Amino acid sequence: MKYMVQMTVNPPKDMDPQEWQEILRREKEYGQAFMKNGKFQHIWRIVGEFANVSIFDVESNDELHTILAGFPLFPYMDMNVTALAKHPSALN
Ligand SMILES: O=C(O)CC1=CCC(=O)O1
Repeated sequence: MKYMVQMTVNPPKDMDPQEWQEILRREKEYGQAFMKNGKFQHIWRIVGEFANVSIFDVESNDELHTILAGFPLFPYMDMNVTALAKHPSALN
């Protein structure tokens, strides 16, 4: 099952900058583990925003929720999830 997820990051105003950098480091490591196993297929920066559009390929709503909730930035992001279906004009 494929999903498009838009994530918008809302950095806390009062966090120690080093702590924030450590969260960003862990975010990258966590996300790349799911990129390597094929569940996190694309991530694109939205130009001009601290936000991304991502494509996930997972088994269920529950699996997607578990992955999203595990992002270190989860407490600092707004997420919008859209389920995707095959388009009849798609070549593959
Ligand atoms: O868009 C960002 O920088 C936040 C983010 C979510 C998943 C990821 O890898 O980065």
